[in-house]
Amino acid sequence: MSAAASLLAKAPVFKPFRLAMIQLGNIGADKAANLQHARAKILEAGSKKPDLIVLPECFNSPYGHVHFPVYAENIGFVEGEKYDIERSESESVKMLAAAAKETGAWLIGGSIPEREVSTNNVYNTCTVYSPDVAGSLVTIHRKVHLFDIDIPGKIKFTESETLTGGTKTSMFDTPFARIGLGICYDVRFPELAMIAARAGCQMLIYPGAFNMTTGPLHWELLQRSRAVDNQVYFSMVSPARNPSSGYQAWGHSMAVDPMGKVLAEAEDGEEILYVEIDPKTFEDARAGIPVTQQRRFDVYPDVSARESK
Ligand SMILES: NC(=O)CC(=O)C(=O)O
Repeated sequence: MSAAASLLAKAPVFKPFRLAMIQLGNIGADKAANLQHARAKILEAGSKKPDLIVLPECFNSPYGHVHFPVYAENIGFVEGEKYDIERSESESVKMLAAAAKETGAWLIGGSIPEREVSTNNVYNTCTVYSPDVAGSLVTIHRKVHLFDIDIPGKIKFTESETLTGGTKTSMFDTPFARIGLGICYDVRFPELAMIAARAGCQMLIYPGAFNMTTGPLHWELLQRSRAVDNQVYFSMVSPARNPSSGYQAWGHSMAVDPMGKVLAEAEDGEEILYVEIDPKTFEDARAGIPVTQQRRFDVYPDVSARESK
């Protein structure tokens, strides 16, 4: 059996679960205040007993290339090695791990600027925590596609001035689903979602922070597209809009089902959304429109066939 086939065979049975999406507000220059506020909102979300809680992109720092190196923390996560929260140098990781344990929920910790000590590279990194074993850090995703755009008169943004792109697709298993990860601009690259879906992910979750130019046009369109073309649940969680910030996030955190139906959508302020994720919709979509069995890899290549790094 190939590595890809054995990964697929080990995908957890998809069970119903409750998702909480925190569209976090008041993200400012004071990192300690950002962490304190995020912790309070995680505990608030936890009171409704979700199975999985999600924070937005760049939740502990203002969003901008000048800020990333200043706020970057050493996470020190190595895939496959046991992670010791006690010895972690990252105050954000410590807070998130403790909050996951306190709520009893899995936690996708949005993203934070991360500095890899061995290379001095800075990444935009998502960290994921299990609620047991002292809220352990189970995986990370480093934003693969850096947000470098220039729409004259509207928005110019160059993450690559200070960030390095990640080099891996990322997913993790819970007792209720296999979840694929991306961050914001990653959603514009269908290959990443395709690889995760074909590896057995039933839901893809991308913390994100679209802006006032691309948000109205593309935020919903891209999520519904990734959901429909892969027949998976899809969600992106944004910071709330903050008029005093240099970067205006679009907000509108959202969850979409495998038929492309929007299950929940925030406005632009701070809000927590709860959604029940139902495997039946996933199974019905795949049975009724069986594209997962109709692919023509004799006509075009399967991007997921490459062994994952
Ligand atoms: N902020 C991002 O990474 C992406 C974004 O705003 C867009 O693609 O538009």
